[in-house]
Order: sequence, then C-alpha cells, then structure tokens
Amino acid sequence: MDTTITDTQKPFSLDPYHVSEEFGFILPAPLAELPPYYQPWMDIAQHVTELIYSHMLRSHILKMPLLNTQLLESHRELRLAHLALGVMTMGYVWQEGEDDTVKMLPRNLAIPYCEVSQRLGLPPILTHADAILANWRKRDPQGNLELLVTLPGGDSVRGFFMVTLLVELAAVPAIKSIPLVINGVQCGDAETVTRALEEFSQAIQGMTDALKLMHVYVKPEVFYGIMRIYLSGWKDNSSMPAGLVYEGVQAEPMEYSGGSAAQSSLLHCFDELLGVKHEAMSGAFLTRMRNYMPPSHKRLIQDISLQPSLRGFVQQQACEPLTAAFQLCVTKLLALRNYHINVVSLFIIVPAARARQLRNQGNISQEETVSRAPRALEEKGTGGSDIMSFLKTVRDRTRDVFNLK
Ligand code: HEM
Repeated sequence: MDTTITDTQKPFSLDPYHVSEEFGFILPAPLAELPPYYQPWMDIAQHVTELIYSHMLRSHILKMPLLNTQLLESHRELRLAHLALGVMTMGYVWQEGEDDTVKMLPRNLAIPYCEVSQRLGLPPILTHADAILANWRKRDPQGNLELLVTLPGGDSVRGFFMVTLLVELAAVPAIKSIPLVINGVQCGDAETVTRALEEFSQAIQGMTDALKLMHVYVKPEVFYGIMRIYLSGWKDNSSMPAGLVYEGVQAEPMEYSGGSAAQSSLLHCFDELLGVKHEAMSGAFLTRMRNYMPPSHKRLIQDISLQPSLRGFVQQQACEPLTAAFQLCVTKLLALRNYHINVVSLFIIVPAARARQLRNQGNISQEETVSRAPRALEEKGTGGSDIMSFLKTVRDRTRDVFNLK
C-alpha cells in the first residue's frame, strides 16, 4: 500500500474555505457597529423587537434613507449589514402576523439588501449564517456571549440563537479532523484515520450535549407561538404564496426559504465524509439549503464529496479499530439526528397539536401563547419542509451507512 501523498495530490486543507481553527464555520469576532454613515440601519436593526411590538417598524423602514452600499468594505462589515438588513426584512414582512403580510419590500431596504447579498453570495433573507454565525459578541472579559441583534421572543430567542451557536462551537474538533481523515485515506494510513474518526465522534457527542441545552433556555410555547414566524420565508409558505417583490430590484416576486439550521454546513460536511446518501426529495431540499450558506462553506462540502470514499477505505482495510471508529461516528450522527427529532417534536409538533385543539374548541383567545402561532406553519419547518417525514427519511438514510457490505 502506498503510504505517501504523491506530488500531484496536494494535502487537503481547510485554509481555502474561510473556516477558522478556533470557531469553525462561526464568523470570528463579528463587528458590532457599521461605519457612521449606516447609523440609520443600525438604529432600526437594534430596536426591531420593540418596533414590532409597537407596530411601528414598517413606518420607520419606509422613512429610512436609501443608502449607498459601496462604503461597506470588509467581509465583516458586509456580514453585519446583511444581518441588520435581514432582521429588518423579517420584521417588515411579519410585523402584523400571517394575515397581513406585504407583497413588496420597499426600495430603500430592498436595493441595499440585494446589493450586499450579491457581494456575499447569500440570498436576501435572514439565514443561519446571519442569525447564528455572525450574530454574537463577548459581553465581558470572562467570555460570556450576547447577541448583536434579536427578534421577538425575549430570553427564548436569545437561548435559541445561543444554543445553536454552542452546537456550532462543539463541532469545531470534528471540522478540524476532516482534513486528517481525507489525507489519511489518501496515504492509506489507517491509524491516523482511526484517531481522527475518534475525535470526530466525540465532537458529535458534544453537539448532542449542547443541543440538550435547548430545553433549558427555550420555552416551546414561545418558540412556536412567537418566534417562529420571524424566521419564516416566502417560499412554500401558504401565507405568502406569490413570494415577495424586492422593489427597485426586479418587478417579479422572488421566493426564498426561511432560516433553518438545515443551512448549517456541519451535517452536510459530515454526510459527505461518511457517505450518507439522501433520498431524492429530502436530498433536493438539503442541496437547495446549500445556496443559503457562505459560498466558501458550500465549496468545502462539494470538495469533501469529491474525495476518495472513506466508507470504501474502511471496507477495504478490514481493520477492526478503524471499522469500530467509523461505526461510532455513524452511531453518534444517528443519535444526534434522533435527539433533534425529539427536540422538533417538543418545540413544534406538541405545541401545534395544542393550537389545533384550542382552535377546534373555538377558543381563539390570545391567552395561550401557542394560539398566536401562524397556521400556515403548523405542518412545515421554517425552511419550508414537511417536517417529520423529511427528518425521519434523513435519519433513516444515515442508518443505511452501517451496512458496510
Ligand atoms: C428548537 C430547536 C430546533 C427546532 C425546532 C428545529 C427544527 C427543525 C426543522 C423543522 C427542520 C426541517 C427543515 C426546515 O424546514 O427547517 C430542521 C432541520 C435541521 N435542523 Fe433543526 N431545529 C432546531 C435546532 C437545531 C439545532 C440547534 C441544530 C444544529 C445546528 C439543528 C440542525 C438541523 C439540521 C442539520 C437540519 C437538516 C436535517 C438533517 O440534516 O438532519 N437544528 N430543524
């Protein structure tokens, strides 16, 4: 067996993909302020929640000046601008709930938002890359974290964004072990691959442990009844069947899916590495979600998929510790997906059933928070998927990897 990387095969490295050694896909040290010229945006973005509650957000946005985006220079400035314009857009569309949405985003928001989106290669809607990866700062020298901008839902919205950030952070050792695995396979070095896969599986366990904090910091009825609508998009959403016109950009409406951790690059990378092959419909949804990621992260997923098969290598080596380490990775990924299904059940399926029950009883009072939830999203995820069948199919295809024969 050849144990060296040949001259033509450069070692695989994370360097070209804007992935940080310390933070993985999380944007390191996001900016909290834009240059002073953009203060009219930040003044609104930092008060979106209060302005939604007072029903004043739309009128503030309509009075906002149309700003030139050319003064935004660095990647970090663009990311903060995309986040700020994103929360304004979600608030503008959903301020009055699902029964009084808008058909058009006004030009003074739509034009700069589309320009910034184009420069970043992101869609003009709030994404996981905005709300989670670029929405944090250290509050104190002890390293406690806080959000830069928020949406309605109080402590639960903070908890939801922060716990998701902690899941991304827990995954960093797994991301770092990807080049070790790929290069080890290239060199036929079973021992290195085994060690890297052991690291990898431990990190997935860390992600599941972090996900468990969702129950501590997020109230299901607040998530379901208040927050979720502000993460929803205008594709596959019956309350905005025609999509949204971005005034001054194009006359035809555009359709975009809402924010979802299905847009996190983590599990996409893991699936490609471990050889999880998705079924056609769920695979198409997940592939579409890659268009909601920073382009360099999307490229990393694609490049992992082009590497020689790890699963094939494990089969071919028939080496007990390697096979065990590989199987453990699949076990841990399966456990993470199973746990996530429980979370979804608690945060969406159970409150949706309660909301339906109240409606059937003719009890449409706003006293129970779940009653305020939009009906259009009862069966759907914020990304627009048919939740449970989608998640279970994805889980079952993960299980298929066990079959090494
Ligand atoms: C209250 C917490 C959460 C809820 C209610 C939730 C809900 C959902 C829903 C409904 C979907 C289906 C796709 C869509 O239409 O959006 C989904 C997909 C997904 N979610 Fe979550 N999610 C939560 C937290 C998280 C966290 C913290 C992560 C980890 C970063 C995560 C990772 C994923 C992934 C990777 C998918 C795509 C399916 C897969 O690859 O297994 N979710 N989630």
